[in-house]
Parts: sequence; C-alpha cells; structure tokens
Amino acid sequence: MTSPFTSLSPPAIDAIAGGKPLALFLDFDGTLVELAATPDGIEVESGLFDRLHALFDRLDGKLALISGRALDNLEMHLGSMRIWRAGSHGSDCRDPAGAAMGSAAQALPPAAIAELMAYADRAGIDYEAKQHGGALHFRAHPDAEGGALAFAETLSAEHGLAVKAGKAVVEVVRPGADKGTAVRAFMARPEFAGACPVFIGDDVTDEDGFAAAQELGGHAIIVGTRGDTRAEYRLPGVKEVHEWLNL
Ligand SMILES: O=P(O)(O)OC[C@H]1O[C@H](O[C@H]2O[C@H](CO)[C@@H](O)[C@H](O)[C@H]2O)[C@H](O)[C@@H](O)[C@@H]1O
Repeated sequence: MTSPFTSLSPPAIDAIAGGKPLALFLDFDGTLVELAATPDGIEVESGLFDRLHALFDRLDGKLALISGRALDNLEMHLGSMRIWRAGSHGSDCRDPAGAAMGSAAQALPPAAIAELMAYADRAGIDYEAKQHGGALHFRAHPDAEGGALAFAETLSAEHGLAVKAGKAVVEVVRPGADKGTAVRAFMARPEFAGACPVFIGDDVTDEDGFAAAQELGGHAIIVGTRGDTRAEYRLPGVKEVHEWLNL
C-alpha cells in the first residue's frame, strides 16, 4: 500500500497522463452509478451511455469499463456497448466489437450454484445469479456478513473456486482473473500502446486494477471514503467522477 488514506485530488484529466495518451479504466457500481439497495435497483443517469461513448471517442478508443457485473447484466442496465469492457471481475474481456479476448469465462459448477442458493435461502439474504459466479448480498442484513463470508470460503475451498468480497456482498467465482489481469490484457493490445493507464474505482476488488495501472506507469483514483487503499488520488463520489471525466 502506498497511501492507505489518501485525500489528494487527482490532477485534471488533461494533465494526469503527463503528456502521454491517456487510457482510462472505469469501474461501474459506486463509480459511474450510485450504489442502491439491490443490484437491479441502480439508477443509470439518462445519457450516460452516449456520454461514455463520446469519452471513448475523445480518448481515441482508450477507454474500458471493468466491472464485477457480468457483461450481459451491465449491458442490460447501460445498453449494448462499443467500448472495451470486462465483466465478472476481469474474467470476460471484450474488444469494442464484442469479440472475446483470451479464453472463454466459465460458469460455476452447478453443485456450487445449488449450495449458494440454498445458503441464501436459509440465511434470508439475496442471491444474485451471475454468468460466471454467484453472489450473496447482505446489504439489507448486515448481521449476515460473517456467516456469508465463512460459507463462501468453505464452499470455494471444496470446489477449487475463489472468493471476491465487496460492498455488502461476497461472491464465489472461478480462480485466475481479477481486475488487474483485465487492465494488463487491454494494455497489451496495440490500441493501448504507449498510453498511461488510470484506473478509477471504489471497492476492494478495484485494488487489483489500481495495482496493475500503477505497475504499468499509471495512476489509481479511489472513489468515496474507503480507507485502506493503494490509490494515490481520491474523488469523493460518483458526481465528482462525472465532473472529473467531463462526462
Ligand atoms: O465492479 P463493480 O462494477 O463495482 O460491480 C461490483 C458489484 O456491483 C453490484 O453490487 C454492488 O452494487 C449493488 C447496487 O448498487 C449493491 O446493492 C450491492 O450491495 C453492491 O455490492 C453487483 O450486484 C455485483 O454483481 C458486482 O460484483
């Protein structure tokens, strides 16, 4: 960790890349849209889709969304995109035309899905079915956090899976991918050659993206109040992210 409690505002978007072309990697929930009580309860500002595509054009195509959501879910909320994107915490990377990059992401084993659903039922918490994972949401039941985390750890160990913990959520996924592997995959493409990567995100899973951007000579911007971060810069919330991006 370089700066666990940074409060430093980032330089302006036109200056942060220090004269290089800028490559932007954007998280979705808590960064581009405000968090909501449930995954489908988010409100996507009208015009966000068009403004993101205008930003993609302004950056000569060096813009990617990197979300924990599965891409089908992201597109259900945002629309059918023509920008670089990674869903399922970096497992499913696509180019602007929608072509898959790398090996295809896999769904969880059916037995693991069944156990997650049964646990959610027993614990009275929400289960989010995802293309390449399964998530236990406890925003409405904060007291269920410890049990859900312990259950996810045990289940993952039994099935050779991995756990991603986030804001009021714990998710079971296939091992091997994270938001950092997605940043590296995009930055390895000729379209991103010579660019300075900047990752903006709010959650723990964004730290892998922060690390990759910094290791590739770029920067990380954390959104909100989360303290323990390796980001050098901070923006207070979604509104300030939009302002910083000139969206
Ligand atoms: O990486 P992100 O794009 O930030 O996605 C992370 C997770 O976002 C969603 O869950 C979070 O947002 C919900 C809506 O605001 C909120 O109800 C929940 O408590 C948050 O954890 C999404 O449902 C997950 O699948 C994503 O992994």
